[in-house]
Amino acid sequence: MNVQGSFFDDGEATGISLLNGELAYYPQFFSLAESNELMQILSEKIAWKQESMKMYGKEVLFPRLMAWYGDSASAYGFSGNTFSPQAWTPELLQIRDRITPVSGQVFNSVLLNFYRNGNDSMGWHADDESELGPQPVIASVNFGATRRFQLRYKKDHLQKYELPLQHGSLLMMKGTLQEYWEHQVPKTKKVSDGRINLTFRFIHP
Ligand SMILES: O=C(O)CCC(=O)C(=O)O
Ligand SMILES: [Fe+2]
Repeated sequence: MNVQGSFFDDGEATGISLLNGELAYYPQFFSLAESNELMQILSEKIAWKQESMKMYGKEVLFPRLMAWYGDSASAYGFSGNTFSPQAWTPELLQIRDRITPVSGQVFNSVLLNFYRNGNDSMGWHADDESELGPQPVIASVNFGATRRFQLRYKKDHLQKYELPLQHGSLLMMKGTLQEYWEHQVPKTKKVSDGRINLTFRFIHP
């Protein structure tokens, strides 16, 4: 078993210690009222786009909507695309400033994903791009439908861990997690509502 147990649980957060990786989960980081309002504002105000990537010589649409915001110095490559960030909105700065004190880290950008329903998804990957530096701290904020967040150990896919990311939650990924683990958000027939995920990152300029 890969999970070495919760290394802390202070009522607000649970620390999850995996083999060569660390997570901290705050299920109700944002109040319900705040979460409802942010879900609404972000779904309307963010410049959502369905991006595509080249796969086997063909353009394939990502199965979700995406957007990229941040400091102008944080251009970023992902799956063969380069994203130039849009300027921070007041709501994104509000969320960033709430999570900064618990992150021990400043963030200069945020990648947003809009899963329109259970048919939208994100496949296995690690956020291990060189621009993020070694042992990046990534803060993942969730609004809307609860979706399953699955992890698997890169060298042994039978080692797995999973948690449901709920409305108003914060998940911190840190340590060597991106080096040793991949994560995904699988499709599901059980969810028809939308979900917005924001991953705050520090891109080394
Ligand atoms: O939607 C999620 O919970 C995961 C998002 C993610 O892994 C990413 O943006 O790199
Ligand atoms: Fe990721």
